[in-house]
Amino acid sequence: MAGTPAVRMLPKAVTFVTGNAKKLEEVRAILGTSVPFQSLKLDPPELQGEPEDISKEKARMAASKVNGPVLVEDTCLCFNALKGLPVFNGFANLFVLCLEILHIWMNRKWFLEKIGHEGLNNLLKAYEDKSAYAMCIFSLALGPGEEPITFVGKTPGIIVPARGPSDFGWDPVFQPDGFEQTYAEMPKSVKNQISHRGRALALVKEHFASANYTIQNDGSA
Ligand SMILES: O=c1nc[nH]c2c1ncn2[C@H]1C[C@H](O)[C@@H](COP(=O)(O)OP(=O)(O)OP(=O)(O)O)O1
Ligand SMILES: [Mg+2]
Repeated sequence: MAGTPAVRMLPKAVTFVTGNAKKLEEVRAILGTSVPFQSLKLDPPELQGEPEDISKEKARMAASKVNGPVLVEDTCLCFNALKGLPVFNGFANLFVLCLEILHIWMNRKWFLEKIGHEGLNNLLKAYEDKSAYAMCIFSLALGPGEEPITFVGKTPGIIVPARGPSDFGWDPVFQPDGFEQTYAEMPKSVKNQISHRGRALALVKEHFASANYTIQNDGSA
């Protein structure tokens, strides 16, 4: 069995790239000093596709922009009722296709801006199943042209009428299982412990703890 993994030299510290200040705040609070990183505010284009592919593509683009190691993430809120749709007639496939497209659009940020918290609740009006899950996919690319590594965190919950401050996305309408409060109502420290982002970052931390990365210079250049 191999002992310690070979040292992997990184030209500079990892850059966490996002256009979302709230994400950065949480990532800072969760990672603390466990993973040294710097941040860069870049608004990546709202890509379409499967969440994992979006996350990886964001990482590839960010790595070539930064010309160094990057960490990015893509977050989505997924409604179980809309996925578990019964196929019942000739239009079903078209209907399912429309729902797929809806899903893809739902997770782009302008969708939430347009539809609002009430709209998210209305989407589920016809369904008894209000269950959902929040998912975060971090991608780490060690440099341009390197295949990104992904880390997935999921938190199950239900969609409820908005409660709590509305300063971060859909936090007011998502109530995680086992809690009486929505993400927006609970203290940040509680959200970060159980959130999709917290769970994904726990895996990122594990990766950094076991990978033998050494930073060549401090990345201040
Ligand atoms: O913990 C969260 N709690 C509530 N809402 C959240 C959370 N995390 C992301 N969100 C929102 C922001 C955006 O409306 C959509 C994801 O889009 P997403 O592309 O991942 O985020 P973004 O465009 O704001 O930032 P980025 O520059 O990293 O792509 O969900
Ligand atoms: Mg985005």
